[in-house]
Amino acid sequence: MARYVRIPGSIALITLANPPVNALSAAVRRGITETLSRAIADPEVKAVVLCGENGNFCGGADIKEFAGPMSGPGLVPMIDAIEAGEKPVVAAIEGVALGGGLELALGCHYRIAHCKARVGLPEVTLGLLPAAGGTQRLPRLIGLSAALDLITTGRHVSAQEALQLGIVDRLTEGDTLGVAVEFAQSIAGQPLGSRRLSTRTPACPADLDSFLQGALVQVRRRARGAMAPEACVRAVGAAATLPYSQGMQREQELMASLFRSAQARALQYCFFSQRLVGRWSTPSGARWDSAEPRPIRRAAVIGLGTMGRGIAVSLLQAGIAVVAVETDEQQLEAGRRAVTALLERRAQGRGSEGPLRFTTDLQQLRQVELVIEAVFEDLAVKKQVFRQLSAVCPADTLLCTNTSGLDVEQLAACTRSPELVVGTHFFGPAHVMKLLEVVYGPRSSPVAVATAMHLGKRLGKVSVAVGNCPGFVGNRMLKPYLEQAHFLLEEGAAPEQVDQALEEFGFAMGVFRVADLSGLDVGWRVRKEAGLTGPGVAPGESPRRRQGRRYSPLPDLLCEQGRLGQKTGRGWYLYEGPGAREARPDPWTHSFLQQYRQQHGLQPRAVPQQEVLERCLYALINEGFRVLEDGIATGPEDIDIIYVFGYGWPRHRGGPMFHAGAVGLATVLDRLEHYHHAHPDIPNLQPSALLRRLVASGNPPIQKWREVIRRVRSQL
Ligand SMILES: CCCCCCCCCCCCC[C@H](O)CC(=O)SCCNC(=O)CCNC(=O)[C@H](O)C(C)(C)COP(=O)(O)OP(=O)(O)OC[C@H]1O[C@@H](n2cnc3c(N)ncnc32)[C@H](O)[C@@H]1OP(=O)(O)O
Repeated sequence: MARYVRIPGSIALITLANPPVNALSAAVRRGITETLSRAIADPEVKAVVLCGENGNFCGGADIKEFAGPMSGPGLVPMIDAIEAGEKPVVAAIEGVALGGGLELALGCHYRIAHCKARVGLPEVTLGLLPAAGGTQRLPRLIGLSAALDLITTGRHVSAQEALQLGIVDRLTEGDTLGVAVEFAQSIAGQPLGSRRLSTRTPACPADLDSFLQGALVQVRRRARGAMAPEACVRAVGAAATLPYSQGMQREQELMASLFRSAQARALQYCFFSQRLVGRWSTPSGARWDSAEPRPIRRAAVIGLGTMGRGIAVSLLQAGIAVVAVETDEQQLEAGRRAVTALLERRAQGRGSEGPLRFTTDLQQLRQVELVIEAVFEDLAVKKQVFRQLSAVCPADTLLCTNTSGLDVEQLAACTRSPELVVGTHFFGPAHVMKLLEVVYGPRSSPVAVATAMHLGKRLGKVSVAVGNCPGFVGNRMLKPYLEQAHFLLEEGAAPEQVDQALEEFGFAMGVFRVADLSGLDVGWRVRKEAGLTGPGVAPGESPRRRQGRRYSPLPDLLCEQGRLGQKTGRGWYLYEGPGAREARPDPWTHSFLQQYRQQHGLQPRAVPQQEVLERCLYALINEGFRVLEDGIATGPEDIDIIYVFGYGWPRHRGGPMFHAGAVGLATVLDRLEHYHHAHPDIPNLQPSALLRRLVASGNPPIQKWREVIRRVRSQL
């Protein structure tokens, strides 16, 4: 797990050998400890070079070990021994030096990095802090402020930035190992004094207390309720105020408070789930490892509204040539201006973009390998576009629809090659948001799914393959959540109370603030099309019942009043002044709700915060179980990744399905039964068969759910 070689010029070379990322497993730690002792004991060795196999220095501690009892040599004494040794140790960094990997390099006396390497301390993203001296050595190397930024964000920095900050001593463009060996020979025998970072004093801002206070406020705002960022601030603060050994003690105490926490478990689950969803499969047997994606060099985007513009920018930034299409010159010009502005804004520091052409002529699509349709969310309009595309494009062109929930199969049916049609549900702004739902229809071919999944990866997205049903996974589950929020208002809650409960849970914004931001007319249009409101409603139907179940007309009534959200200055909240973004509770809304309740004979009651959370979240989770039953998502991890990356579910809570497991499936079942008993006209509160089965199977860990899901599906 660590190889030892003596090379000419009195240098010992220690190579970490645990591909793919040389994670510091117990075996690797043992290997380093043993080989280092050997180098120190060998009088012929004057200096040591430490490197990693496979083009990667080290991806940090082995996260898989965190779930069980830790064994083997500790990282801290191992790194301390490197730093304290009398022979210089040079880290030769290729690929990544992350987390414990960077901490290991910080224990070395010199660091030489390849110009394409990346370094960072991403432990905070795993619900931890850098606990192998990272919070104490990094501030001593680059100062408190820069260290705090790196440690609380977990961001990876480029080799160039690492050089500027002083994290690495030198960059190479070619043979990193060769340069490091030569360098080690040149410094052998020189005093190591201040090269030992633990002996240095960190550079601190003048007003340390208010600096640290400000940092706490900032991290709390960034990730509401997350423990690790706060612990990171406290640990770095200790580097400023305590001698090294006491700072290390504080680092260990703070790590102990995080290490077995529910938040750390949730975040580490997200890390592995993000990788798991890349190993997709479909019920028809298509799989990530057998389906070959097609290369995409040229693509077209149809429709340059907000989504189309973002998609075009995303494609261009991945180096794909884009033909951008609009129906008339005026729309085209507006699209051209918007796309150009977005590109200019994002240009700094980015790589080269693919070529871009604007046209109103569909004939220009003959040369592209893939088309993404992003026109208005209307099935009839989209069908018409797909007929045109099928007539114009070569038969082997992959046709994608950017829809948030329309039937992909109906669009495929309008084309000559339905097997080459998939849904690509981008999230707005499409050039920023990380999630892509790739929707396969019953006829989508493995190559079509593989190409769309691979494209998502090229665009820097987390792509999740999902089946075709109204709303797919994300929006299908959102519907019962929104419904509960409206029902709670009918029963006595205020929008700000519901939002507060959700924001305290960890959402950046509650349901009503989000609705105001996106515009209430979006859902209104969907409900009109579904015949839930407007002229499609059967005469004489009660306003609070639709299609045999409870319905709340509250958001429709707001829209009818012209209250469409932020853009009209009024929605669930009031926005004072032009372009105002601050949501203020609105007395109008309160009296509107009061009148509504009176009109419908509803006796308002004080709704406890716990009920707000349980009804909104468990209704959503219950639908998640149905999504799994129906085979629309392959496993709970797919759902959780969709919610964390696309819907603002607090990452430190792992996603809705993970949350259900953490609360206890029996509790979720019990509460759903309770609420369904109280509201029998809300079918979404009726516990799903899968939830019942999982509880009956003894509440297995989430990693085992797939076995139960398979059995339930086979019986349904
Ligand atoms: C109550 C008791 C208290 C006791 C206290 C306990 C004290 C314990 C002391 C611990 C001290 C720890 C100190 C240290 O600070 C902690 C850490 O180092 S945590 C780890 C930090 N590192 C990271 O977060 C990096 C994670 N990895 C990545 O970001 C990426 O994988 C990458 C390295 C950038 C590479 O990206 P890609 O090339 O895209 O490849 P993949 O992401 O697909 O990864 C490939 C493969 O490798 C697996 N993997 C990656 N990193 C790790 C890792 N660190 N550990 C284990 N496995 C890793 C990844 O899952 C993939 O596997 P696959 O899915 O293919 O099976």
